[in-house]
This record gives sequence, C-alpha cells and structure tokens, in this order.
Amino acid sequence: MNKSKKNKYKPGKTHNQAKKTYGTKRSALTTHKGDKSKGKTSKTNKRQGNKKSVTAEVTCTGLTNEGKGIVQWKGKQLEVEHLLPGETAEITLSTSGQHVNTELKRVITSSRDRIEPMCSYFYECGGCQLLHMNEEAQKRFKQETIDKLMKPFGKSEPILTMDHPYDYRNKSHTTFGLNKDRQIIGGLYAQNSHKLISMDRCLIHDPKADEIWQTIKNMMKSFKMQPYNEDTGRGFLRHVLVKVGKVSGEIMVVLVVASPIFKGSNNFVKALRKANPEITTILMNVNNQNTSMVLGDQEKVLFGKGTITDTLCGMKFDISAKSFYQINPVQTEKLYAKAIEMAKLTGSETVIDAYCGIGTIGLIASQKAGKVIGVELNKDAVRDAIRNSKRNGVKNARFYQGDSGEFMTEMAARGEKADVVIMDPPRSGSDEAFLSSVVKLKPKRIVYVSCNPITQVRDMKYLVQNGYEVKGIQPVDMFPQTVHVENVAEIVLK
Ligand SMILES: C[S@@+](CC[C@H](N)C(=O)[O-])C[C@H]1O[C@@H](n2cnc3c(N)ncnc32)[C@H](O)[C@@H]1O
Repeated sequence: MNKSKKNKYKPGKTHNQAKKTYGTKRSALTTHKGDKSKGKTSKTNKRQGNKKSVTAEVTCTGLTNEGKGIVQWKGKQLEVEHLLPGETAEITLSTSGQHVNTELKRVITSSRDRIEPMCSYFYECGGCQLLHMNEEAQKRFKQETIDKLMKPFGKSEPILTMDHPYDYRNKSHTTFGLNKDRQIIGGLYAQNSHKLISMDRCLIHDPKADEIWQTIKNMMKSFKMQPYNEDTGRGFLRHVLVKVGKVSGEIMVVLVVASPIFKGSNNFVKALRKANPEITTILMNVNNQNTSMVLGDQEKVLFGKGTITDTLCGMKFDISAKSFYQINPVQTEKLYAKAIEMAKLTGSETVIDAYCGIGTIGLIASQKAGKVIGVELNKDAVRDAIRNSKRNGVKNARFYQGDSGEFMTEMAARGEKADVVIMDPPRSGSDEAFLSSVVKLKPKRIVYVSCNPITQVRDMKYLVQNGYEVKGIQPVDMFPQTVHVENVAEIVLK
C-alpha cells in the first residue's frame, strides 16, 4: 500500500445516531471559541441524583447533523434535543465528568417550523428524531446537512422527498417484555437503550406489520409463551420481524426465539394465519446468544416458502429473512433511477455492483450494461441475488459471496477491468482495501450510494485525492421523520 500522504486513507467515525427522549441527554461538550455566552443561568442550583443541575435560558442558533438544537452557554457550545433554530427555551444542565447533559424544560418562543408530533411515543422512543418539525423544515434540514457535508465536492441537487412520508418501512422488528404488573407488552427499545417502550403503532411502519405483531402479543398468553428476558436469559419469544412486499402484498413473519424447541408451533402458526390470513410465510429463527443482534443463525420455515417476493423498478426480487432490502421502496425507485442515470451505461460496460445485497441495483443495471459482477458478504443475500437473476431472465450478471475489499483486491491483482463501479456499503462506509483497488482498476465512473454521508465524504475524499472528480450529488429522503438521509454521488476518472 502506498503510504504517501496523497494515498493515506483516514477512516472517520461512523455517523452518531440521534438518541432518545426529552431530557437526560448527554451532550457532547465542545469548547466554543470566540463567542460570548448568550445563555442566562438561573440562581437556583439543584441536585439531580448526585449531579448538580442548573436552569438556563438559551437561544438555539442551528442544528447538528443529528437534528439537535445548538445553543451557547458560558462560552460552550451545547446540544439540546428537540429545540429548533430561533427558539428560546428554558433548559436544565447537569455535568458528569467532561460532559454536560441538557434537558429541554420549556420552549419560550416557538419556531414556525415546530409542529405537535403526531406520535405519542416521540419523546420517549427516539427512533424518529424530527417529528416536531414540519415537512418543509425537515426537507431544509436534510438539504443543508448534505450541502454542508458535500461542499468540498460541489453543489448538490435538491433532495427527492416522499409524498406520503409515513407507513413506509417494509421491515420492522418488535420486542416483547413484561410490564411491572407482569402483563406482556410489545414495542420498540428506546434509542440506544434497552428500555422497552410499550406501543401499539409506529407511524413509519407498515400498518399491517404493526397489526400482526399485536396479534402475536395477544396470542402469547393463551399459548403460554413467555417473552424472553435478556437479564435472566429466561423466556422464549425475543422479537418478531415482519417484512412486507409493498407491491406484491406478500408478508413474512419471523418469530425470533431463544430456544429451538417450539412446543405447539403448528397450532400457533394455524392461529396466527387465521387471524392474519395475508401472511404468506412464517419462519422461526433461533437466537440463543446474549447479543443485541436481532437474528440468530438457525432458521426453520414453519409455513410457506420462507421468502417473500416484491417488485422494484419493474423486476421481481426474492427476499430472505436475513438479506438486506431497502426499507423504503417508493424512494428506492427514485434512488436507483438516479444511480443508473449517473452510471451512464451504453450497453457494453462491465459493471461491478459492490455490496450488492440481493442484487437489486446490479440486476436493474444489467438491462443497460454488457455484464454485471455483484459481490456481497451475506450468503443468504447472494443466494437471493442468484435466484433473482434467474427469475428475471438476466443472462449477463454473476454474483459472488465475499468481502468487497478482498474481491476488488483480487480483481486488481489479476489485472481485470471494470468500466463502472456501483458501490453501496453499509453505514460504516467502505475500506482502504476496496478503495485502493478501485483506484488501481481505474473504472471510468463510480456511483457511490450511501445511507451515511459522513463516511461517504471520507471515502469520496480518498477517491478525489487519487484521480477522481465528483460530477453529481443527489440526496434522497429514504427515511422521513428521522435524521437519516441517503445520498448518491457520481464520481468520474479525471
Ligand atoms: C446498504 S446495503 C446495500 C445493498 C444493496 N445494494 C441494496 O441496495 O439493496 C449494504 C450491503 O453490504 C453488505 N456488506 C456489508 N459489509 C460488506 C463487505 N465487507 N463486503 C461485501 N458486502 C458487505 C451487507 O450485507 C448489505 O447487504
């Protein structure tokens, strides 16, 4: 590896997701140079637990990438959850070590961008961070986030938003537990915690998925099925994963259980299908590890074919329980259309679809390319991709299981050729092995699809330092109501 400054790859930190709820937040304490404190501190100092807390009146001057309000207090820049630019508010502050925790107590002057959150779990859950902002403000926030991050590479296009920004998630997983009265509850963990919030509906989930896990929760008592307790390791049902084919209407239910012995599974499946006849397949996944991962390794099909099929961009795709599939298909069609437009295919190119999942982008691109080579780490996803290739009658695509970085390194070592690389890595971004091999392979074009523009910027800097230039930047709002934003960049060899 060339160790020169030019080629030096500097992995950045992964995007820090916004956290949960009103209050008890630990804000990053950053020293703020050159600005006088604008916050007024009240004289009353209280003790919160063993931490000293003070109340202050502050004015919000902007938003962080995580959608938190930025305020100045005693020469420091602090972040306050759920505060909007221009608003003045009363907050409480408490210090623990190097950190200052802030809590929004009362908004004194409210922004015109503020709306009443449509979800009653908003302040507790933290899965959506922007429900207190109207649609226009969310759009502006995401556009500004991308514009700011992508500034070194040029201007970004206006973000592609969604007409009905609710009910869009085709995949959801629910956890079960007992409340203090030992009644079974189901819901989501509060962001970055293991506090289970009992809910009946999530505004961004597919409504059918929420209906199904409610059915399961209501069946548990009569089937003597106990929710799994992470602390004691006792109980059976850990999670329910529901995947919905938004076009096909097919529905997969995965019962994630702590033990492979599922007594009465036939009757359970029968009762579940009776209550929700739209379910097309039911699986049992055994996760007996002490882990925060939802799915374990063992899987058994209890009913149906074990996969669902959905249609995206006119092609049909089989999706397994463990395979990645974009969670917002309406916006995915816009994203893929942009990615393929940026690839500028003429029919003869060799295209690499790196981090290809079930082969969606590559198979759609294959209609306009000479040949497509897909690489993906997850073996179930590769099996789906191969099946999807056959199902759609695609003859010019091959899929391989492996690490994209290693695969590209081997391709570069063999002196192989690629005209276009489409890459869509996970949130942590790509790696040095992959990027340095891309630079060796010298494709004319790279289309970089990312759900984390922070790691995307890091990787794009490397490509730009090594002979590429950025020609186009297109943000897409794949995750309305949350701070997350998808971005696709067109990068060409100079
Ligand atoms: C954001 S998804 C994109 C999938 C696909 N392009 C799509 O649009 O549905 C990232 C994919 O990268 C895969 N992945 C993660 N690390 C990988 C690696 N080192 N090499 C290859 N694939 C990897 C994941 O399993 C996942 O399927």
